[in-house]
Amino acid sequence: MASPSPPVPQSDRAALIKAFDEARTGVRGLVESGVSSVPALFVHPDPYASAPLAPPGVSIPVVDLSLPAPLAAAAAAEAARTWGFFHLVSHHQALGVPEEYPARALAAVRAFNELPATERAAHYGRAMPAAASWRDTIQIAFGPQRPDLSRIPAVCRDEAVEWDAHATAVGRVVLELLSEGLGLGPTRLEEASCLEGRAMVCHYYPVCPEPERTMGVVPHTDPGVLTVLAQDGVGGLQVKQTDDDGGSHWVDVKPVPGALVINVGDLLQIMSNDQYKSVDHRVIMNTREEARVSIAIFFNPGKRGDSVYYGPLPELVSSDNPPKYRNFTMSEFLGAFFRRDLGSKALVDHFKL
Ligand SMILES: O=C(O)CCC(=O)C(=O)O
Ligand SMILES: [Fe+2]
Repeated sequence: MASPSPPVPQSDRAALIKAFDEARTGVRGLVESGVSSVPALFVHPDPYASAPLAPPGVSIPVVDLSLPAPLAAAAAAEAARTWGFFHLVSHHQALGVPEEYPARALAAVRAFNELPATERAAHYGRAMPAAASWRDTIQIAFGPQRPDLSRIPAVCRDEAVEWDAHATAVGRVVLELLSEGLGLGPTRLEEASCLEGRAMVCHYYPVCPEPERTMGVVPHTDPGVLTVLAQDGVGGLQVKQTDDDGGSHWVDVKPVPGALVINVGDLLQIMSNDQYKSVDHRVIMNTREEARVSIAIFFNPGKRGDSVYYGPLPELVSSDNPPKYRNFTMSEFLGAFFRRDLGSKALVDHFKL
């Protein structure tokens, strides 16, 4: 058993971060260099303390796109109301997404992360929060501006672009179902530009020598409207489920072959006036001898002008059902997101009336 790393004083932290950044080889570089314990920068004080695990057999709902549209809409809306997460199946048949996607994109992201360190180095930037997480992430903005494709590593560029197109088709249909589930016309959320602002994040979670001392992604909600997540077969994503009596559990989102994971983000919670829920989720380190790969696409409104306001959709509020949030511009929303400290109040609370 490796000896635990001691806590890091603030002054040394800056030096450690600098050394990590300058190495330009990411967390995978640490693993390649043969670390046998989690370096202090990556240690989370008590990563698994917050809530117990759900009993085995509990899992997020499944929405099947081969169902007649009204039934699929009802299932998606029910899942968005109760869990905020669901598995989506039958998108290959229903939408013509090629069978080899997203597996090809996941494999290409893995291939990039497993290139020799010298070939990866050009792509490491820095993003070091309070306690660093055990992953390397490529982030690509696909909208509202045209993407700068040269920033995507060549070994996964075509696959990332192709997956963005297929995932956007998936996002469109899911937004249609969720609009209908609110009693609105199917294109209501798309018309609010909710498919136009897209960010793709490609995560690679290296095998970890001490999985219980760090996290892949700390508990958080996704800020945008909707997330479409593809994961490989390794697992590690968990969703927080809260019962009616307020007790909560972490539920494993076990990989389901051929399924995508869909989740509601903070903006959709707000636009739906709390009918749909944006729920906490996290990625724990697995003990398997295999690195994990996932690709999340976050759908956000593309219209960002200072005269464009977001908030509860007017059709959903009335004197009996008053708005629970005030209206705001995207620049206000993004400002609140980027200023928020880790562990501070939920993003939606900044806009609550
Ligand atoms: O890797 C995953 O399964 C989830 C990642 C995630 O939650 C995120 O990027 O927001
Ligand atoms: Fe997330």
